[in-house]
Amino acid sequence: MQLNDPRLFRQLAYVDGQWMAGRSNHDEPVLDPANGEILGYCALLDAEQITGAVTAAERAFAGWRALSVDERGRLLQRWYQLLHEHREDLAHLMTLEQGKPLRDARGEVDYGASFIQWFAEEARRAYGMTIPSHIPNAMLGTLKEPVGVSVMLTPWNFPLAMITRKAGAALAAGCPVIVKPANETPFTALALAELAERAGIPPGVFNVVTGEPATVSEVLCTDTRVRSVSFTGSTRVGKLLIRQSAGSVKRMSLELGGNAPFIVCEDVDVDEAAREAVAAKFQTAGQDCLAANRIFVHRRIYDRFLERFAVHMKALRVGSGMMEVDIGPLIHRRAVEAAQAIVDDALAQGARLMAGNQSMAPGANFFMPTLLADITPEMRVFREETFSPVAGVCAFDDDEAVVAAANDTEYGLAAYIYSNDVKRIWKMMRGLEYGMVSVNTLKMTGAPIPFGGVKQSGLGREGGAQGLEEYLDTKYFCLGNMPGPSGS
Ligand SMILES: NC(=O)c1ccc[n+]([C@@H]2O[C@H](COP(=O)([O-])OP(=O)(O)OC[C@H]3O[C@@H](n4cnc5c(N)ncnc54)[C@H](O)[C@@H]3O)[C@@H](O)[C@H]2O)c1
Ligand SMILES: N[C@@H](CC=O)C(=O)O
Repeated sequence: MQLNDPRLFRQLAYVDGQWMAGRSNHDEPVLDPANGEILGYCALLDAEQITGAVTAAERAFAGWRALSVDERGRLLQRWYQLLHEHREDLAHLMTLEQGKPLRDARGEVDYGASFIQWFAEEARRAYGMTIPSHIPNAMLGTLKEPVGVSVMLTPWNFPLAMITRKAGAALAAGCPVIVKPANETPFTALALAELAERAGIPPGVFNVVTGEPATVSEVLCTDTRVRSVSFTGSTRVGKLLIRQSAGSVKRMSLELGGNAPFIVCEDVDVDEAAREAVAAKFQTAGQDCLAANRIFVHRRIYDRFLERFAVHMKALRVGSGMMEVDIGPLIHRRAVEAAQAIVDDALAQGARLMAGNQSMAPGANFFMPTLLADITPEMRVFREETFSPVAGVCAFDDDEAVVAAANDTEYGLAAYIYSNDVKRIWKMMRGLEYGMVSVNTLKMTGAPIPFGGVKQSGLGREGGAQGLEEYLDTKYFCLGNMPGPSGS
């Protein structure tokens, strides 16, 4: 692996400021999804080693929370700067292990770094308040205190930003952190640990454990010293983590699956809307919780939209993320098989294949962008998050029906509306049961916004002022028998 700074490529876990090997001889190979080559190995820590990470974090907690917000902020700002200084290497590592085009990986480094900077500043505003007292001669108020040891289980589709969006907030709030990256993409996380160490973040405050996912989550979710668990990934695993954490009643923050509707009204520029829909569908090769999953188009513009969508889709270049492409490989062969099964199911139930030719795929882990028209609620492409470059489109006739169809899912993460009629937009936006609604734009995320879903898309919010609150407890105080009048 060719990096400007080879020390960023780490194959050991990082616990209590030390690089740690697994005790078994079964480290897991990490593959380049573009060609199946082994990039390196992910250490599989055992249960005792993972418990050791909790002990280290618990020990580090007192010192970390005792720092002033300025002191913590300075260390986080230094970490942020180091991410920028090593942008090329981080992007390179990410493309190798995740597959996304290098251009997108660079974008993710910038996006991920922005959370660290934003929370370093936002922690200054972790205000408590005074409460007008109902008790004579008492002073009432609240303080914000860090919740304690915080665990982060992160996915393979955004190997950097899903860590920094959680860890930036937790660290700024005064919590020590244990990250468990996806085994498909551990190297970006371990490079972040190397940079955290260089930034001067003390031992035990930022730990990265790697291991067999079920073992790691069992140990971390049942340890009573862990006070908060944050996960981004599938709803299936999210539910498992809720069950594992129930015995010790932890804070939970869950960013789970989505099934985003993309609604296109008849008053828009059809070509422009089709271009945006293609971008919304195929971002991160469709392996994105924000990816447009069901595209609803007003019947009056339906045929023209399909034609323009197909044109823009066919212009997408598919290949290794190291080349000038728009779509890289899927994360592994299973994902390709899952995408094909969804297409087969839709075709068997009457969907029309408008474009997509899998025989053109440049490798075993690639799935060619595919456009299915006339999808219906009975089809898997409608009901499930495809997490692949498979676009499903259907026509709608009236606004109430399309909002009802969009809400006909257990998910509620993000929705898109394209229209120029403000009253119509407002009505639809209020009717959509989603945590985030984006109107006439694809780009909606960023450090200042509360990212998250409703229904089975998750609990809590990441980013923004709400993202910091996930790592803060409110302590109420009542100072009784004070010498003066009640506080107000
Ligand atoms: N919201 C997101 O950003 C996001 C990210 C990745 C995957 N997903 C979801 O996952 C589905 C496909 O991905 P997949 O097949 O890898 O899903 P998956 O549920 O098998 O795995 C998702 C992640 O969870 C972790 N995981 C698996 N079992 C675990 C356990 N017992 N304890 C703790 N962590 C565990 C894995 O390390 C993996 O990175 C998609 O349909 C999508 O819904 C969502
Ligand atoms: N694309 C999302 C991550 C989910 O997959 C984001 O922007 O945060």
